[in-house]
Amino acid sequence: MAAVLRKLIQGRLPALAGVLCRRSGNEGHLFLNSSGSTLMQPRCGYSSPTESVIVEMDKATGVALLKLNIPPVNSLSLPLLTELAIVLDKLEMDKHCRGLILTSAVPNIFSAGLNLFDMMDKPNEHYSEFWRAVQEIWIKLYGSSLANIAAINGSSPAGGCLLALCSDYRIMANNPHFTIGLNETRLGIVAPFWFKDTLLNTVGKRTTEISLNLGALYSPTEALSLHLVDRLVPETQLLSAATEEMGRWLQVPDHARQITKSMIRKSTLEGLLNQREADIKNFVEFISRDSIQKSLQFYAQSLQKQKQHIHPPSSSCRQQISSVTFARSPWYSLIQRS
Ligand SMILES: CCCCC/C=C\C/C=C\C/C=C/C(=O)SCCNC(=O)CCNC(=O)[C@H](O)C(C)(C)COP(=O)(O)OP(=O)(O)OC[C@H]1O[C@@H](n2cnc3c(N)ncnc32)[C@H](O)[C@@H]1OP(=O)(O)O
Repeated sequence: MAAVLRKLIQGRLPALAGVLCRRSGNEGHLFLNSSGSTLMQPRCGYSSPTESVIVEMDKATGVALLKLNIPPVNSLSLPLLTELAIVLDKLEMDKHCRGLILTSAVPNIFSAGLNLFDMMDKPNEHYSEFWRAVQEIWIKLYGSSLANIAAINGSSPAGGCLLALCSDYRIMANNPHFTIGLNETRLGIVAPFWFKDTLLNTVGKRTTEISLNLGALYSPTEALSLHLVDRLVPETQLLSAATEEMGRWLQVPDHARQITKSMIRKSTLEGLLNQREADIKNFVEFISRDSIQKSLQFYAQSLQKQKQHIHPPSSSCRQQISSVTFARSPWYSLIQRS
């Protein structure tokens, strides 16, 4: 079974694997730049603001801390997804790496989900390439043989929530301004079946039904009560809590944990692996519809308008507006009763 998981992971993006550069003079740190070309050029002792995926490897424990670093909101664009795929391949192939903690280097935001602009006003070839990259990340993360903990240090809508759902364990910073959930229907789009399956496997059918249909975004406390996340801690303790939790996962022999994980996730992974091309075709057909494009444009504009109503828009104020607009959900009480 572990071999099945490994096979799922390896052999994808083979041309890109192995091009990571290790920062000399700062052992155990991998830095990637959002422009593909710089990937090939090892650089020494740098830390430029454009690095979009930062990996800090603790060689003593074999735990990699991976930080998404694309301000302002860590939206999952095609370049970011491509880089992330390379990093994940590299970590999977590193025999010293046993665990992965996924977090964000951007204050208050884990990830805003898929980059809206990769799904708007583009040729079908772009949609197709973009969707393949989204699939790739899900396959790598959900099928990872590493112990994987999400340290959710900010809002995490839609694709951001999906990233967190791929982990084995989710710890969220207990800040009432943060929200998490699959809110796709609020944008006028539909969470694909494998987003749905990932949520379903985590929170069960009834919560999935209500959450997806209504596009609900939850506060950390709500998310905990629905088992969308496993634990809440004060923001300042998030990384130490994730590291401590990782210790618990790494006490289990890798092969036993990997085979168990594979048993539980294999059929869900195969659901997509067996029909990737059809899923891409569906996505392209759906996203390129005029009505869907209009919905996305309207939504993207509404994000802008929220800001225009507030002068000046301090970041804490903007955070509150987003939370109030998307998170305070009357349907939460429905779930509580169910
Ligand atoms: C039947 C067959 C079905 C087949 C399947 C078909 C379709 C499914 C397709 C896709 C699934 C989609 C998954 C997704 O992930 S869609 C993305 C959903 N994301 C969101 O809804 C989040 C939107 N953003 C926010 O709510 C807020 O930005 C925030 C994350 C809470 C942060 O709030 P804050 O106040 O701190 O920041 P701003 O809102 O001011 O944003 C700053 C800046 O970033 C831009 N931005 C925000 N989110 C995105 C994004 N997802 N993509 C691109 N850009 C984003 C925002 O517009 C601002 O830009 P500006 O230029 O004004 O600075």
